[in-house]
Amino acid sequence: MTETSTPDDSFHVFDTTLRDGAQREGINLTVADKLTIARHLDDFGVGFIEGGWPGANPRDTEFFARAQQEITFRHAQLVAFGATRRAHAKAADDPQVNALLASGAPVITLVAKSHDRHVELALRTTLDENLEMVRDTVSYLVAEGRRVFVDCEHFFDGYRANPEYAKAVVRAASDAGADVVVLCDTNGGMLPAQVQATVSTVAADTGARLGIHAQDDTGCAVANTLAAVDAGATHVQCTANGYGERVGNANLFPVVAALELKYGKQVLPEGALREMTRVSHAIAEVVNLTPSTHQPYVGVSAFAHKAGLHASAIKVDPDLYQHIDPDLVGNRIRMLVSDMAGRASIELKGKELGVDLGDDRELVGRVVERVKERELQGYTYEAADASFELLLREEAEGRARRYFRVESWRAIVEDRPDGTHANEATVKLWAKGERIVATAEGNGPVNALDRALRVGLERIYPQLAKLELVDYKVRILEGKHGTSSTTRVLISTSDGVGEWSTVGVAENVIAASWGALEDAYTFGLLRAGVEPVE
Ligand SMILES: CC(=O)SCCNC(=O)CCNC(=O)[C@H](O)C(C)(C)COP(=O)(O)OP(=O)(O)OC[C@H]1O[C@@H](n2cnc3c(N)ncnc32)[C@H](O)[C@@H]1OP(=O)(O)O
Ligand SMILES: CC(=O)C(=O)O
Repeated sequence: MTETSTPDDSFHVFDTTLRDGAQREGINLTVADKLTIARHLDDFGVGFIEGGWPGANPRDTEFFARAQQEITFRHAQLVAFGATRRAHAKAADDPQVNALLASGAPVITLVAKSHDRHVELALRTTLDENLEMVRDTVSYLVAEGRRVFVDCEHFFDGYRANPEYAKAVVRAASDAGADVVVLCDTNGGMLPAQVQATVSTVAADTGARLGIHAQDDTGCAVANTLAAVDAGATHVQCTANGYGERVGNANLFPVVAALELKYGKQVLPEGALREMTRVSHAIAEVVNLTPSTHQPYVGVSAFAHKAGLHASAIKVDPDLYQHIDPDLVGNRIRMLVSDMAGRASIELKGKELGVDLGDDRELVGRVVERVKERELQGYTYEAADASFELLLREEAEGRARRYFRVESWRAIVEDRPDGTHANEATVKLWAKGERIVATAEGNGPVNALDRALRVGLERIYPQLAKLELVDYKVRILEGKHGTSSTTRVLISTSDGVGEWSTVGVAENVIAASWGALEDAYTFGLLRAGVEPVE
């Protein structure tokens, strides 16, 4: 990533993936995972990385020790998260507050109650004592040389119930030396207009520097974050891919993209935005969640076009159906081919695949018709690019790519009385003028067929040794107009460098799998640059 300038302190991009993001059900990060994510976030250029709650568990305590030893942060400052001191104690004597200092983090975020009901019911103390807890903890940490941000938990609900008290908490934090007071929509129930009005009033009435932390329970966390910025907030708390407690937090990626591309505000180092898609997917890998295909800006479908009408306009100018150039966020345009495709979709897809269709309208029309016919039978080409490319080349080149010809195949499933099974397949093929008969066993009939195909062909095409089936999906499609149901199989294959998907459709699952396998191997040989011989 190029590094020419880093945004100044006047606007903060604050990431809490390692603290609030880790509160999402299903995420369980090791210290090593946290360190990896911290490196990605620092490279991406966020200003603050909230690493967890030191003292709350050994993992977070170890993370702070190791992060400071092992990572040379180029852009971000490390932030430790914790609560204000216990009621009727001294911050200086509170072990949890001192654990924040011991973490060595230069910045500390303190969560403070700002809703009167929470003070009385959850903290079981008085409103005045809560204000004292805020003042005492902030001033103690500031006197110890730390920069302090205060997260006012349940601020918006608290402001509705008792605006004067909610504002008193903001003033207490700010007057005690907090640099930013962050208004939190902890229950995530707010809507953008409410957030904007509240942030405006609180900014005017308190004069404090304000931030926003929005949970996504109404699906408005990103909109609420931007509404707060519109109202004067200069600190946004977000998480990568929107991970977080319950349904999640404001998603870092659409927030920074909006700030840079729609507001014209530089909040990341120069060039960082172009790394956004990669960073989003890399973090998804570390937390072991499949990246959401439909995530704004960074999802694989964010710039995927399916409708024929869209494609025909995109052919003239991609801007006609895209709100930004996908390159700006490191994503790319993709044309999808399906029964909603028209000529333009096929022409653009041909270009994307490097297949020259010239200006042959008849050829393009034939491809459109074949796609529509095959999709009616149950094929799906938007999920099987490799099968589509084989179909396209067959039409464009006037003959099917053939590396082998199938005489017959057979799969046997044997169930034995002792409960054991055996699966065996035999394939009879022709390749380079030679008749091949190969038999193999497998852990299922499709696996046996796959092995038999390899056993038969690998001697002739050693390139097949590198291929591996990495995904296999079956779907039963309902019969139409009185016909019986059909089966669709999608197979993903890898050669260690790239991956491709193929589709097969038939009345039974083994025949559908065979169709997808034939395309998978044929495409693998095409990719390897092998000349067709049959
Ligand atoms: C809105 C948010 O997401 S804030 C982040 C929340 N994150 C987490 O809770 C994850 C880490 N938490 C933990 O590991 C534990 O809850 C700990 C270590 C912090 C505390 O554990 P315990 O001491 O066993 O307390 P427990 O979790 O049962 O309850 C929290 C205590 O903190 C108190 N508390 C809650 N908020 C605050 C606050 N802002 N200031 C001071 N005390 C607070 C509660 O009143 C309760 O006190 P009690 O023990 O006297 O009843
Ligand atoms: C601080 C925080 O995570 C919240 O209020 O939601």
